Amino acid sequence: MQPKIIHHCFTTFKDTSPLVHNITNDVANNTVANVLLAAGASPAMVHDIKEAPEFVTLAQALSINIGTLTQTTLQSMLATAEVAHSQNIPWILDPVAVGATSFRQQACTELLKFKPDVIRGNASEILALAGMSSRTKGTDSGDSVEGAKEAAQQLTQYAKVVVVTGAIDWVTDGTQGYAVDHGHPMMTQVTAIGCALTALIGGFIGANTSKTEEANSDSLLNAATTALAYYAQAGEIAAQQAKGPGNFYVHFLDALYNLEAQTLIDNLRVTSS
Ligand SMILES: Nc1ncnc2c1ncn2[C@@H]1O[C@H](COP(=O)(O)OP(=O)(O)OP(=O)(O)O)[C@@H](O)[C@H]1O
Ligand SMILES: Cc1ncsc1CCO
Ligand SMILES: [Mg+2]
Repeated sequence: MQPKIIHHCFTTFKDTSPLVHNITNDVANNTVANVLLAAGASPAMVHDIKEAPEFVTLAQALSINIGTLTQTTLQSMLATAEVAHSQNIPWILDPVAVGATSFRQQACTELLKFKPDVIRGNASEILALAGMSSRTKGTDSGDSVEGAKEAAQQLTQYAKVVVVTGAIDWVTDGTQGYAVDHGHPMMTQVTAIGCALTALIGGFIGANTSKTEEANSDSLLNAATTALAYYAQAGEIAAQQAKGPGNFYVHFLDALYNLEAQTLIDNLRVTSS
């Protein structure tokens, strides 16, 4: 992917400051909101079925995360995803721990009917969502990104773009693929860093696609790749300064806030693969 495309997606995101509607999990709510704010977007956590399907029409993107799924929030997720799908509001699904229980698996099957634009999960989640065997450890991954590539490709029958995160992130639309070689293992030591990435990708696809027509896979791929590079570069910067997970989190928010387009481009490690 050409650096100028990444530069364009990044500046469009910053200029747009998209409103991202999140129906995320109880653990992640605060982190997701702080990450979106630090990056320059606007977060809203609106969960109840009485208002979420109405609220989503105000947002540039919807992020749904099943981390602490309940029967009640599932109904709200389905109703809200249906509106997003019918009104061309791009939406992203984070299938947290989908391999752990049949409730999560069935919930994802129902959510996939409303065609998420992007699915983002760790390697175990992507494998499980595709119906392949995985070594999921609750919400943590026990599998490699490389081993989940075929699963990601299969999932492009449900979503235009699929993102697998891990040591080297991989993003595909089923034909093209990009590896994003940034990040730091410390990112796995703070809960909900993956959930917040999902919401940030939501912001990037919301800012970089048109609301008047269905998002095309090139725009989604470019936007998702840019979000991945930005996020994981911020992780690298934060890890250089941090002594452990506690102040890593603080440095991470600061790095997201301060990282500039030119720094992102100068340090870019994104390859076609
Ligand atoms: N070993 C690693 N080295 C470098 N970066 C990593 C590593 N593992 C994960 N990351 C980065 O951490 C971020 C979150 O990805 P991860 O796969 O850990 O999400 P997750 O398992 O869904 O997290 P959570 O469920 O806790 O929110 C991504 O930006 C990814 O690039
Ligand atoms: C720890 C945890 N449990 C359910 S969701 C969540 C946040 C990371 O996905
Ligand atoms: Mg996760």
